[in-house]
Amino acid sequence: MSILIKNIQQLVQVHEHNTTIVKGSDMKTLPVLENAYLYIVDDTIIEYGVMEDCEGIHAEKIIDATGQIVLPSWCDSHTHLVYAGDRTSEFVDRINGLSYEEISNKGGGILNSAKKLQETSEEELFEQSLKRLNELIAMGTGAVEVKTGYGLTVEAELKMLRVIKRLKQESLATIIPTLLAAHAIPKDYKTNKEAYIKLITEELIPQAAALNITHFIDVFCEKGYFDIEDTETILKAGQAYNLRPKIHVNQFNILGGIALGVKHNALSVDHLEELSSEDIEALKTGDTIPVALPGCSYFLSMNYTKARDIIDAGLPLAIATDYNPGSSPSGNMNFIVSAACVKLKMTPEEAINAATINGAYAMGISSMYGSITRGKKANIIITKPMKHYSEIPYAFAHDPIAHVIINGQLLK
Ligand SMILES: N=CN[C@@H](CCC(=O)O)C(=O)O
Ligand SMILES: [Zn+2]
Repeated sequence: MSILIKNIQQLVQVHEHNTTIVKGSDMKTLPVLENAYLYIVDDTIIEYGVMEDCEGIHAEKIIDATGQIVLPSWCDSHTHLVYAGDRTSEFVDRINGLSYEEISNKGGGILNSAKKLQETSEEELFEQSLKRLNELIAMGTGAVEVKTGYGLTVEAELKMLRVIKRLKQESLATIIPTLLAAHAIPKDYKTNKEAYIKLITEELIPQAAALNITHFIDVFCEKGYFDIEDTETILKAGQAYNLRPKIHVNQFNILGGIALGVKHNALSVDHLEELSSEDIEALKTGDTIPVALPGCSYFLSMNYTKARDIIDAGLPLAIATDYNPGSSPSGNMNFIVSAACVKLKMTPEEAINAATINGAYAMGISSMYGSITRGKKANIIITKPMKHYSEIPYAFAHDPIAHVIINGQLLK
């Protein structure tokens, strides 16, 4: 199947060469072609250019994008979209004054989701998750990372991995699975955290690796969850099975997780609502990308990641939804791009770079996704009529998406 999109008002994030990450002041640049065309064959971007050069290109489907913007689909590098039920009662508890920590200390939080997930059948979990995934795709997301971490037993974590595998098989979206068994200490191990860590390192990681579904290992490195030593033990066990770290750090407290992540060549360190100058220095020494999650800061009314300090230090930054039932029950990347501008003080160019090419980097797929480049996968957003891409973050909470193409197929 070939598709020609013509008369595009602005074709955004066009890279002649295969750029895989954008850092520091370069994030202010978003390459754009005005009055352009884009030509797709099967699942691949074949050609693009200005309309004057479009003559002679024939396609089975022609889309006239007059007055519309075309850009690569969002790359959401941090989600927990496989979960059971919801946590609306905790939402109300927080409105009434309880903190995230207090809710979690009384058995709510991640343990609440783990109980629900353990009691939910694999089929039902798949159906609930597929519905969420399809909603994300309609909102412009074409590639998405999905974590385990609401199983917290060997059996339930493997169930989550199998659900993620099935999503990968049955959806056109690109799915990157991550093993996050170290998301919380299960109730039965409350007074024996070491035994749970042993279960993860000696039983779960080998069994998960044997399924060959995930290439990444995550840990929630935080007070009351997994400390630096625990995190290092789990990362090392994962690395022995070729699982690369992608970790939750600095959400509430600075424990040294960023330096640890860089030391272990983590692909990304995510959250960073708290951030020190030492953390910035540590990031400068490696290839680990920091990932900000402004939806979580919004929902929990917490600090926002100091994006300016990160970018102005010459570092790259990605933004992601952190879609999960407790701290960020929205997978809308359009909102995240807007929140990055309004709350993280990122320009629209920086925010779109962070949500496309850098999001792809944070999933290890930026050689094939995240920009309009010949040979890359055809994951494309066509917006509703607008004059400039800045209107995407400007008109916050509006739906800017008219059509999405995933893997070369027009889905909306
Ligand atoms: N902080 C750890 N994990 C999730 C929240 C999980 C939950 O509350 O269910 C996060 O990234 O925000
Ligand atoms: Zn998370």
